[in-house]
Parts: sequence; structure tokens; C-alpha cells
Amino acid sequence: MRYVTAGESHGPEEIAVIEGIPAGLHITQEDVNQQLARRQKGYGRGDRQKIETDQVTFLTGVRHQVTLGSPITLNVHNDDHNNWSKIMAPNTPANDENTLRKVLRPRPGHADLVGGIKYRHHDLRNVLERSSARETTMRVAVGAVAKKLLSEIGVDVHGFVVNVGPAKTDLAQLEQYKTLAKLREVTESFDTRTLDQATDDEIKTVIDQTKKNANTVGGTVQVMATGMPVGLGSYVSADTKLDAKIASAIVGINAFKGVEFGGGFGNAEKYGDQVMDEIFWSEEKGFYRGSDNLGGFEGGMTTGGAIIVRGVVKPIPTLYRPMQSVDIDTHQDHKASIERSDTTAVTAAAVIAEAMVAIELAKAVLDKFDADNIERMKEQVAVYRQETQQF
Ligand SMILES: Cc1cc2nc3c(=O)[nH]c(=O)nc-3n(C[C@H](O)[C@H](O)[C@H](O)COP(=O)(O)O)c2cc1C
Ligand SMILES: C=C(O[C@@H]1CC(C(=O)O)=C[C@@H](OP(=O)(O)O)[C@H]1O)C(=O)O
Repeated sequence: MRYVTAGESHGPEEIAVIEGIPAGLHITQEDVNQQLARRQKGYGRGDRQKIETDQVTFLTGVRHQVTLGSPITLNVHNDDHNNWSKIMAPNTPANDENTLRKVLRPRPGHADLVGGIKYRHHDLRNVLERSSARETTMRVAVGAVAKKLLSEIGVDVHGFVVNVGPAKTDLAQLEQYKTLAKLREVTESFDTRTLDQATDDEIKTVIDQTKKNANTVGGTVQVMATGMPVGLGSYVSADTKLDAKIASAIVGINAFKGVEFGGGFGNAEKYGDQVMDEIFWSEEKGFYRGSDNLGGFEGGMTTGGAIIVRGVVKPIPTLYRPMQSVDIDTHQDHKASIERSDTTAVTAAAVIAEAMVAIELAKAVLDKFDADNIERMKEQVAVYRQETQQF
């Protein structure tokens, strides 16, 4: 399975094309829309989310809500394009009117300056339109298809917020939420209670205060996945390690600057006996572990335990009290450009991280098992599970 996305933040459409999803998978636009709606939630976002109501349309590869095995094209319309139709018009030549809103003062922490230098763009809008996290809409759409595929073999993936700046969610105490069922129960109430309606006082206060200071704030998100068969990915080469692929997928999300598995960076302060996941065996389960300090991976392969990945999200780069920059035309000192911006986007980041983990897990499943037909894939997974449990 592979995919590509296309689209500019204020351009007309966002697109993703996925190749390699087996035939016979039942999927509806509503399956995808549910995930897109989750990505739009979260206290602290700017006004763009009030303009957009992300809805997917299947353009190819699906017939009567069932995949055909051919490339699947997903499409989400940018409602905000109406407000940018002249400036972002793909098919009319540039003139004074439609190039008015040039961006010349690069924002520190954004792709603006380096992107301009690299692509010789003298209007940095040509960089920011694509580097914008608007594109993550399509990664979440692709992730929704991946999650549907994984659900067919009993794999569940769920992302949530650990902290926003200094304010920790009540999910930060991971130990309490070892099972995904329990986690889901708590996060579902949490999604509505805290991040949508922002009644969690501590987080709300941090975000409100940050906004009042014309500043921005980041955080940490966690993704848990349960039900993966043992032995996906491989130790044999650096580029076959599944934990490495997940790490790359997480850091590939806008604003993510760090990733860890299980106990992660905390393991650096511990001793071996506190970190290794000891091995047990029972008739009923086969081999299993008593803990999950290594996040479900050994040698780049799934152990069969829960996969636990965390990612660090830096604060949003655009500040309403802009940082120092330099005008790319005049080379004079100037404050950085300001466009409408979020104060924080950690909730959305959790949903995007979940999608990225789901995509990497789905790819690993489709690399190992039949990728032509979903029923054959499921049969093969079942046979493999039975064999590995009897080892
Ligand atoms: C969901 C989401 C929303 C974001 N919203 C904004 C925003 O409103 N303003 C902004 O300056 N950056 C925003 N960012 C971050 C930038 O897209 C990102 O920092 C920038 O593209 C540079 O990429 P890098 O941080 O990965 O180096 C957002 C990121 C995510 C994940
Ligand atoms: C559009 C989304 O996020 C955008 C990501 C983003 C950035 O620079 O990354 C900047 C902002 O764009 P705008 O100036 O249009 O408000 C965010 O709103 C989205 O998540 O759907």
C-alpha cells in the first residue's frame, strides 16, 4: 500500500490517492468523515475550523461502498477557497490583483524561508500553501481507510493528548490505561468533556492565557494500538524495522519534533531490570509479556503486545506577537508575517498521529499477507496467528 496527497491549503481541493488496498473492503464516506470530524475538534484552534466542515468524496476505487482493488481517490473540498479564489486560481495568469497578498517576511519555525530559498519562490505563499498542516486532512482520510482495514483483523488504534504545555490530561498516567477498551472509554468522555467543550480547567486556562499573551503552545500525544500479530516488521535491515517506519511517519507530521516508544526517553534513567519486558508463557496465550516498557517492539518487530508511541508537538510557529525576521525583498529587519493562526493544535495532532500509525501498521500487514482480497488476507492472518501462538 502506498499513497500520495495533493492540495494547497487555500486551493480548491485536497486529494489523496491510495494504491494497494485489497478488493472487498467495506468502506463508507461516513467512516472517513467521522475521523475528519475528530481532527477538526480541539480547543485553541483559529477560525479556519469554523469555515471548514471536512467531508470526503470517493472518486475512484470504490463501488457500492466496497473497494475494487484499484487506486482509491479521496477528495475533500476546501470551503475557504471561496475567500481565496483569485489569489489561488490555478488557471489564470498572475496580475497585480491576484498576487496582492504576497508573503515576504518568513515566520521562524515555518517552512517559509528555507522553502523560498530552495524552490526560488519570491512569494513565500508558494511555500506556506503546501507546508500548511491543512494537508493532514488527507492523511487522516487515508488513515481512516487503514483503520477500517485493520479493524477487519481486530487491530484497534487510538490517539489522545497527554499534555498541552504544563497542563497534563488525566490520561497522562499511562499505567492506569493499559487496555485499549478502558482507554477508549476514558478518551471518549475526555474528547467531549475536555477538548471539544474545554471544560477541563487546567488545559483551558493554559490555552486562554497563551492566547492572551499572543503566544502559542505545544504538547505531547500518545497513540496505542492493540491486536497486531507478532512478528510484523523485521530486524534484518534498517529499512525493514517497523518501529523505525512509525518513528518516521510521526516526525513527518507538521510540528512534531520528537518520538518515543513505551517508556521512551524515561528509559534512559532506568536500569535494565526496570525496562525489559519479561517473557511468560501460558497454554491459553502462548508467549506474552508482563509489561510494555519497550512500546511493543523488539528488533523492529511487533511483539504482539500493545504498541505505545508518543510524539512531541512543538508550539505553533505563527505568533500574533511576531518574532524577528527579515524581508526577503529588502533584506531589512521586520517582524514575521501573521496570517490567521491556531494557538495550539495538540488535539488534532493526536488524531493525525493515530492516522499515521494506522497507515504504517496497515502497510506492514499488506506487505506480509495477501493484498488482493480482504477475505484472503483475513484467512492468512488467522492461519499465521494460530501458527505463531503454537510456537
Ligand atoms: C493540526 C495542525 C495545525 C497547525 N496549525 C498551524 C497554524 O495555525 N499556524 C502555524 O503557524 N502553524 C501551524 N501548524 C504547524 C505548521 O504546519 C508547521 O510547524 C510548519 O509547517 C513547519 O513544519 P515543522 O514544524 O514540521 O518543521 C499546525 C500543525 C498541525 C499539526
Ligand atoms: C487549515 C488547517 O490548519 C491550518 C494549518 C496552518 C499551518 O500553517 O500549518 C495554518 C492555519 O491555516 P489558515 O491560515 O488557513 O487558518 C491553520 O488553520 C486545518 O487543520 O484544517
